[in-house]
Amino acid sequence: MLLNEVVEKLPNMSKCLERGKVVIIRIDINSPIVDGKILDDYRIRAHAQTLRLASEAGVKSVVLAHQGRPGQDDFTSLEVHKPYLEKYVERPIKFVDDVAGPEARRQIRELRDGEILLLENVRLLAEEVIERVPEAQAETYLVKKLAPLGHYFVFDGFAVAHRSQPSVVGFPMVLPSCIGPVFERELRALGAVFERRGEGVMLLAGGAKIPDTLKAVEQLLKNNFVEKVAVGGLVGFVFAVAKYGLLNDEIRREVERGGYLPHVERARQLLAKYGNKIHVPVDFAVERGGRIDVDVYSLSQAPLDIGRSTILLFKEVVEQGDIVIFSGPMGYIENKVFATGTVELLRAAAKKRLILGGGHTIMAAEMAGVLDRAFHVSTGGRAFIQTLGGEEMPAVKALLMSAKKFWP
Ligand SMILES: Nc1ncnc2c1ncn2[C@@H]1O[C@H](COP(=O)(O)OP(=O)(O)OP(=O)(O)O)[C@@H](O)[C@H]1O
Ligand SMILES: O=C(O)[C@H](O)COP(=O)(O)O
Repeated sequence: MLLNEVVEKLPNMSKCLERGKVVIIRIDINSPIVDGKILDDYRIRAHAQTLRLASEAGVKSVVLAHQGRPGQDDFTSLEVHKPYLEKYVERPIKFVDDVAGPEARRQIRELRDGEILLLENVRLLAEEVIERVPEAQAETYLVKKLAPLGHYFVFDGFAVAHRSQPSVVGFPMVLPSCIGPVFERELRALGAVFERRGEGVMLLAGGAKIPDTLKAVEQLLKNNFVEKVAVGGLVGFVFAVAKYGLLNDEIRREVERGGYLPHVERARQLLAKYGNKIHVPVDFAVERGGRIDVDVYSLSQAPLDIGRSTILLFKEVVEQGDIVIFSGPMGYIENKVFATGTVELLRAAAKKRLILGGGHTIMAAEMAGVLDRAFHVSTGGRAFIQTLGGEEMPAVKALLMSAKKFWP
């Protein structure tokens, strides 16, 4: 089913906003956090509107979200996110240091119309990070404890839509469910791209999510959803190794260290099939006491950005399109010196209809001063690239099942 058709089949949030009812809302405010501080609040800003709409409609909102993964440095309490939500929703948010235990349930029961209660990081529950089919997730502690207190479920967390986790797919099995505005916007924007059947659609694919990106490139080209692809970042490195056979000792070591060998093979297959549509870097920037550009055949260390000639070539690709999808940076943007390729191409792409996604890509667009000019800024990272790759999101599947069951 095409994405646009999917959106039409899913109940819109207004259907779940009934004054006085308890609505469980899953959002994704997972943000880059260092030393307990949120570095970028883009996702929080995006979801603020959802919560404001719910509050204005007089529903009792119970908000489920996660931050980080257990064991990682950014696995923190959502108390850190509360002031940001309050700032953007422009109303007080209650927070409870509990997910589905007696205290959380007591506070849900005491909610008044229009109030918003943020529950603690849902990934504190070990079961939340286990992916299983929706029917099994409906039997989890989280869903068993919270669903009986709720009347509706709203799924708005596009960025986590690719996870078959209890807070994503469990509730739609037992509660009438709707899609939230963030999720709906994402599906419509990507659906509109697919509708173009490739005409004038260019993909700039970089970053570090190599297997996901290879899959997306393959799907998009196979289905004629894009006209041309230009690859940078670590993805571009893998394609360059595949195209030019760059396997001197240093590059071989880099490829082995990164575990890129199977990806190089896959890239080679893609080039054999769609070589005329895939643009591969012809030079790279490397660190040698500063930034210097080297021709691909002289490459003998890990590249950190695409080089000047490649930037010019990729700008020509951008010029030929009227929609540009930008997924993943062209280089190591954490160091400004190696952000040039990404920044220059983002600026060129912003003159077109620019669709971008991924935390680092958004950060780069902010750096380039073009975030406000983008046609669509996706809140998804992996979810964005997987949707481009044509994968069916578990959240979509569960919501379709729910719609059939509760609103046939
Ligand atoms: N040539 C390169 N060498 C080293 N790192 C690179 C290179 N090109 C890109 N990267 C790194 O890739 C990462 C971003 O890739 P990723 O695919 O995660 O992007 P994203 O989807 O925009 O971000 P996120 O995963 O945060 O949503 C950054 O840390 C960037 O420094
Ligand atoms: O940041 C993301 O991509 C989403 O919040 C999903 O996070 P996850 O990859 O840890 O499931």
